[in-house]
Amino acid sequence: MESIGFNEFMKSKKYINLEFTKMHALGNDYIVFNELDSLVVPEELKGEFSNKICKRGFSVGADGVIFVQKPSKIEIDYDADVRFRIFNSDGSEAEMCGNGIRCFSKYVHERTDFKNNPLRVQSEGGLRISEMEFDESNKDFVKNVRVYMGNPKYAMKDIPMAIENIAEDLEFMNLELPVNCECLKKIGKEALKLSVANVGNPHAVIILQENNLDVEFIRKNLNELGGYMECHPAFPEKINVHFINLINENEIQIITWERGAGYTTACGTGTTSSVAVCEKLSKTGCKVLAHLDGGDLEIEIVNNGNDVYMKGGAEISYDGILKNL
Ligand SMILES: N[C@@H](CCC[C@H](N)C(=O)O)C(=O)O
Repeated sequence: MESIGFNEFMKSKKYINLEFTKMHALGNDYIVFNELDSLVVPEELKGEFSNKICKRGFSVGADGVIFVQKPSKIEIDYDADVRFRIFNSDGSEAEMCGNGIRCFSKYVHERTDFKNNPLRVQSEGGLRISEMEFDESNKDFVKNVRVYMGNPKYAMKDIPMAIENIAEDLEFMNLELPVNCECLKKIGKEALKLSVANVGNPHAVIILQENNLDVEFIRKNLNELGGYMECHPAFPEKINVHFINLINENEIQIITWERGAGYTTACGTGTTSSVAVCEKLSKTGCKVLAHLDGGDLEIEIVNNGNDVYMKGGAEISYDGILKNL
């Protein structure tokens, strides 16, 4: 595809009437484009395009855009059936997305010729493997997807996270990070205890009980606190932020602020990271049911914390044709 500017792209007849599928997983919603045969949106315009069509009220509206592509054999040293690309609503490309990959896997199984189950997926965060679970009465209908989410990393260099005079190999687990945020200052706090994990993309996990904070405070101040933490100077590539309310050994509640998308009703990679962190800190066991604003997700940690699985549903909301960018 020849390279064209975004305005030209918007006007070009070739690019109107774009077919898409609107999907969501626990209310975390995505616009899905099938690029298996050819690119629908030129690579260099995907960010701007995603930002534009994700604007709620002005276009389709979503937390992000997913492109279904063929694997790029030259960039990977493993076999994959399909390639998953995800752009946040602000136009930034993310390496991985847990809710998105369940939507993607359902879409690939129900709408394309790739029927492999398990499905091996190339993501920018590494290989992910989706196992489809079907509806009892309709064996073609994907009800739940259990995804192998890889091996979480905790060292600061893997997030990435950088603080002057702190070695990059340190695992930043339940340690104090200085913060300068008005809503925290008002209650006399100049630091937050947090942990970090990378499951393909980066996450900060803040346990409310470790910080003497509660759900009410987080809900009231989420825009300010989430926005502040996402862009905290310690995170050069920004960060997804999760506030955890510990319920018991097998249950947690999570309120999420996503990098590049703000408040979302659920975050699959965030839930995976949060449970991985809670288990590592012995706050929970290895099998946890996470309650998110949009519903529940099951996370299972095996192999001494080295492998993590996420299980949950995904839904097709509607098919559409984009008439006007
Ligand atoms: N909602 C997603 C994560 C999407 C990407 C994230 N905002 C990032 O920039 O890393 C999920 O369900 O994991």
